[in-house]
Amino acid sequence: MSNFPDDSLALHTDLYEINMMLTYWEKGISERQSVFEVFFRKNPFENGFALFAGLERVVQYLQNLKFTDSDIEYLREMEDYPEGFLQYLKDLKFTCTIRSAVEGDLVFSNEPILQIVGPLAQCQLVETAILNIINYQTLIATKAARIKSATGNDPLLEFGSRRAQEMDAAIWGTRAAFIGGFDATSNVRAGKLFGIPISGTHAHSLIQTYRSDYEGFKAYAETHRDCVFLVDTYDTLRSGVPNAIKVAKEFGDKINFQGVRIDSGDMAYISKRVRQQLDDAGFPDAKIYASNDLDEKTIQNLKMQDAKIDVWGVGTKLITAFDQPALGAVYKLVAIEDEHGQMVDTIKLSSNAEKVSTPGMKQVWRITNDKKDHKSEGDYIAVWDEDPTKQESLYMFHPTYTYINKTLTDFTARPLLQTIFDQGKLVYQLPTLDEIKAYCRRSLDSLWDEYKRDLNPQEYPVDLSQKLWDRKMNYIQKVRQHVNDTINDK
Ligand SMILES: Nc1ncnc2c1ncn2[C@@H]1O[C@H](COP(=O)(O)OP(=O)(O)OP(=O)(O)O)[C@@H](O)[C@H]1O
Ligand SMILES: O=P(O)(O)OC[C@H]1O[C@H](OP(=O)(O)OP(=O)(O)O)[C@H](O)[C@@H]1O
Ligand SMILES: O=C(O)c1cccnc1
Repeated sequence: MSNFPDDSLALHTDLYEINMMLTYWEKGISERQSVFEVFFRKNPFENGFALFAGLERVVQYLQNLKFTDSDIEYLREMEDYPEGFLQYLKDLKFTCTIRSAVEGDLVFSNEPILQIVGPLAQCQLVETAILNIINYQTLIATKAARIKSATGNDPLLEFGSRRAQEMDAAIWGTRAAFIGGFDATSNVRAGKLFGIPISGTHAHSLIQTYRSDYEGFKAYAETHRDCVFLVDTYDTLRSGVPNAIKVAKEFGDKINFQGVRIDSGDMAYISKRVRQQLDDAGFPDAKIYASNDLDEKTIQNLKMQDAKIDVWGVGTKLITAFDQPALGAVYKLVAIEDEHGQMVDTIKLSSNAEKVSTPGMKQVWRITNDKKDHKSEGDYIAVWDEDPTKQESLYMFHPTYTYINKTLTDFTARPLLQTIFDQGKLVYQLPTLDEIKAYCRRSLDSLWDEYKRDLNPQEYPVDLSQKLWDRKMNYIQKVRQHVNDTINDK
């Protein structure tokens, strides 16, 4: 470690952000109003939706955003920045407006999920940290929801800390997993910090220490009331389970024999045999816990094989988002104040139609059909000042295949982006984690099953309002024309 104290997160950013801040500062445009939006281009895991998480940490980060003396000292040593600029950084106060989806909400590809409005230099500074937080936590919450959809009402335990990409990932990943549907965690610090229920059995090392299933279980039973014995250290069916039963019988009411955990082998076959042994011994209520590189696919498969597993422990595949390690959310400038003080839209063109950004400041409206069980009909991205709640009917059409369209009359439109900070002031009351989890369950209930199935889900409509669509098309034309004119001029 260097001699600098780790006393702020202001430098938790990419150098190019500060380099751009210098350019804006030198050119006198650092305070120009700008609008950036966060979105991702593809739902993760081929899922039909993503679950938004990370806002609480974004709030923590922004509330404490300040360059400390050591930050300035470090920059002075490393970079050739003018003293005036360093002083500007030192005096910087966060004054942006943040609007965001709330944690536990469903979000979809190609719609703004967080928006930041404020002085250009500040918006630029916070890009990296905001993406860092939202990308990871949203990914893990979504993975957790997929795993939860496989386990149904069975208890689901988070076991991932030892395999997570470092400590922050273990802690915040656990929180995201809890939002997405996990019931408890093995990480005691996550329990302490967030109030997540904690849960734990024991490891193979306990049995190895005593070099005997029986002695290991007995020692554990002598020192704990609640007992789940790990039975696969030597031989699950011939030693582990028989010795667990023996100890459970010897200790009787002195312990609460909750069950056994299996962690290897063919878990369908073994769990059925273990169930039989426990039932035959008079322990029909003892539960069978399973762990070992589980994910939604193995769990579904084990259920198809009628495995007798009651409680699922999931680590590596959850906490590392094993099958898709990055969400790929991006942060794009969509509007900026010009030299006359007018806000103008900006766009990023691409030869790939899907990568062309949608210009201008927007709101996302979640449309529910009041006639059809109040389920979500789709998301309607509109120009910021449009208000679909004032419309009698709503025309929704696919932004690329415009012939796919529908008109709704009995609908409710709810704005997805809520104001979190208003010009630097926190105006959003952070909900408790239990409230977020409950909200997440309600959000999932509002989605048709066709969008929720984990294999080949239907594409949820994310449409543009006519006004926004026209604006985007006109703007693309204008930019193309401008590029052509510039080339022809040469
Ligand atoms: N019946 C089953 N159907 C589908 N997958 C299973 C079944 N039983 C176990 N698995 C999964 O198969 C994977 C590998 O298990 P495998 O038996 O090859 O290794 P293991 O039991 O971990 O071996 P080890 O004894 O080295 O720990 C794990 O992800 C496990 O969850
Ligand atoms: O498989 P995961 O989904 O990642 O779940 C966590 C794993 O961590 C433990 O194994 P580990 O080998 O680390 O410890 P042990 O010695 O107790 O088996 C546990 O037994 C699980 O297998
Ligand atoms: O409590 C457990 O059984 C546990 C905890 C962490 C990792 N694997 C298992």
